Amino acid sequence: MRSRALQTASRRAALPRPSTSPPIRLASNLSQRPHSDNVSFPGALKSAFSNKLAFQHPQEWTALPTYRVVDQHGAVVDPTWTPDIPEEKIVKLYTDMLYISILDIIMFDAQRQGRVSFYMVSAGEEAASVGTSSVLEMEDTLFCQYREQGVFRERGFTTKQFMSQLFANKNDPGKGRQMPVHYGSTELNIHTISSTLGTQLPHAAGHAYAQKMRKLQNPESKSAVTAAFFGEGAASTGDFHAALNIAATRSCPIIFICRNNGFAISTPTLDQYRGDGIASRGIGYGIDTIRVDGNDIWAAREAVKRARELALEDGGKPVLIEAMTYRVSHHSTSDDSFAYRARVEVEDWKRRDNPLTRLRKWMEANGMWDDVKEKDARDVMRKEILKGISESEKEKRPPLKAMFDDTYEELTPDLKEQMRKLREIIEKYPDEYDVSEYEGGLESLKEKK
Ligand SMILES: Cc1ncc(C[n+]2csc(CCOP(=O)(O)OP(=O)(O)O)c2C)c(N)n1
Ligand SMILES: [K+]
Repeated sequence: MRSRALQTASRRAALPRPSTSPPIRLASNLSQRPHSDNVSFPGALKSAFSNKLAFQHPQEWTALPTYRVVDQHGAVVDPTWTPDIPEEKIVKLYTDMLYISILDIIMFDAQRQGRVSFYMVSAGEEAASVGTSSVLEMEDTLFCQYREQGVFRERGFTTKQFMSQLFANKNDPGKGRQMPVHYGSTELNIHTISSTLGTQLPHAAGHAYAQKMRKLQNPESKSAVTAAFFGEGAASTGDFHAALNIAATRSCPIIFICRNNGFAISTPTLDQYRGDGIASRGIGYGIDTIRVDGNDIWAAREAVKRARELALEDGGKPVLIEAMTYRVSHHSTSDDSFAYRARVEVEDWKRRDNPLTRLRKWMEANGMWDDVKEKDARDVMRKEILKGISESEKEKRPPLKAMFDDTYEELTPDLKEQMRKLREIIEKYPDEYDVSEYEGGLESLKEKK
């Protein structure tokens, strides 16, 4: 073994030797040097010195452009673009968008009828979810917020799966422990939705970091990215900033997809942030960024396709997409948005620009769709959804015991005690609790010896 002194000496020898002392320059000589010399402060290596006292005023900067392929009338505005998929796949995208818009209308009414406790529609934002999802691979892991039913549908979530979660029956993989619309799917590689805004973003960044490390360990494995969806309101959480920064500094293969729909419940964007939207945040963190027209499914697809390539370049890097759209719906079934915005504004958006109408107009112009096809598709989906509701409502609820499961491998003494108390209460007030609704009735709460 070499001595420590020897090691230090050889390391020193490997360092570049300082050149001979530079000639002393006169002050006059220095002032003639161009002031564009880069600074050498470690925190800003690309900055040039300037002798001008000039603050940057972001409001004077030109806003980032919004990329689109097809305008609100369904006319192609990018002459270099041609569709990259055959007709049947285009029809599938359109019918996925149509499906969630019908699902939303029916489920909103079902909540009003007292059949489900809560619902959130995604009206006006169908292209931002279906379009982005359609160019991601099944190996890519997705983290959603709660308005991306289009992502679930596009990846193959079935009517039965939607309904089992919404009605919290025994087929719900979450075993009825979440609010309605908080879907998740192991087969579809989509993490379960969390109500707490922004928490999916650091999870997603961490997941992308793990993907990167796994790829380093096993270079032959298939490359995959993480995609994280969120609203511009969620972008005000600390978690958003933590996620962008860690993804940027660790160079993680992740696509951040923001649906900027103008409102976070009752908070309009003007009160949500200053500066140029969420896209400018991406740039601030040194992340490749684009703003797209979220009502244009083709723009959403092109942007995510390219983003996926970028995210996998050089071993991984983050990308941010801000999809501009408008929340046509109320925030949820617990909200009346006409308390904070004019009805006429919403009606105007519906008439002026809608992602479904946009794609439909384009398809009609290309001979792929007509009124008859529209009516038939609507009828079939409506029937399928109504059938799904009535079947799911009849199913039993998950076992009562499920509420204690899956946190600890074995129930802790305090959980056992809670379970015993629950059983006691139900036995004491049998008229108040109909346990026959639950798989296994009261039996599931009895401790196995
Ligand atoms: C940490 C946290 N703060 C506040 C809320 C309450 N909340 C639920 S949804 C929402 C608005 C979120 O808006 P945005 O992220 O833009 O998504 P959108 O609803 O417009 O799709 C708020 C404030 C929450 N769920 N979690
Ligand atoms: K929003």
